[in-house]
Amino acid sequence: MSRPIPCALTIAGSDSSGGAGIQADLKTFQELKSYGMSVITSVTAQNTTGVQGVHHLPPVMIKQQLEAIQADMPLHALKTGMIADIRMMKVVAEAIPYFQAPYVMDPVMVATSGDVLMESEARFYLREHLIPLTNLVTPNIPEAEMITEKNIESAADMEASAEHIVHGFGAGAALVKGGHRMGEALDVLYDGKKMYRFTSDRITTKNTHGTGCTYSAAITAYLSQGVPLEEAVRRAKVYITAGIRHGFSIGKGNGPTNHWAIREEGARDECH
Ligand SMILES: Nc1ncnc2c1ncn2[C@@H]1O[C@H](COP(=O)(O)OP(=O)(O)O)[C@@H](O)[C@H]1O
Ligand SMILES: Cc1ncc(COP(=O)(O)OP(=O)(O)O)c(N)n1
Repeated sequence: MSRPIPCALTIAGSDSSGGAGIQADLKTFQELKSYGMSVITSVTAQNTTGVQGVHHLPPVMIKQQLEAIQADMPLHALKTGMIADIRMMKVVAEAIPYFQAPYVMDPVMVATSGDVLMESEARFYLREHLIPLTNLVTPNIPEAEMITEKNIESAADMEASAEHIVHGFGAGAALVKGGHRMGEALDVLYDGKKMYRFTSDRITTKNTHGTGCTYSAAITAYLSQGVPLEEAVRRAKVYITAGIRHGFSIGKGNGPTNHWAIREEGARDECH
């Protein structure tokens, strides 16, 4: 019997410049050989210098997209990115349990450019109602600080934050990403039992637009293929590191990551 085609879904915002959001997620799914589907929450007018405009889709349209997938499409893993307000979050929270697939949440709050992508009161809804539905949450350091309301200064603080997100807020696992620190690019994963560290050299580049989206999409793609969580993160870290190392100097600001990097450069051994 032939194996089913791995199917992955992203519920996120559209980035017109193609570096983050839905576009980054679908490029990642495609490159990693999972069939990609999308539910668009908001449309952003965005480029490498920042976000110039945002239009939120009506929650009923988000619901319709989710129902269209539920009615017809197989699904083996899903992720969420930008969900800007509570009304949208409610629709997503109702839909997630019906999918019965691993759920990865990238709790997108603020873009690297400083543009706000989630209303501040929605953070509490996300924490109370969406995080308990997750198999994995992937905050960067400012997002982890907002979720736990505790400062992160050190690697030990990152680990404490990951534990807090799991035991305090009910996430299945937490991956706290160290892209916003100095020194080596350290991420910590806590799965409720064990702590893991993933590191790579810090790459000197300004082309980091969409790194968080791409990383969580790569984890989702591997999960859709049945790869266990720790191994999915390990492989995704290799993917994002190569993507940053060979990032594109496109546009006047922070260019996007390169989804062909592993295929073209064979950049397999850059992480430990
Ligand atoms: N300059 C860099 N060099 C190497 N890895 C990086 C760099 N910046 C970010 N990363 C890695 O990219 C991934 C995304 O992290 P981060 O940038 O913190 O997320 P976000 O885009 O959500 O802010 C993490 O694995 C992080 O360690
Ligand atoms: C539509 C949209 N969604 C998410 C982001 C944020 O992307 P992320 O990969 O977390 O980080 P930066 O691109 O801001 O580095 C976005 N910009 N747009």
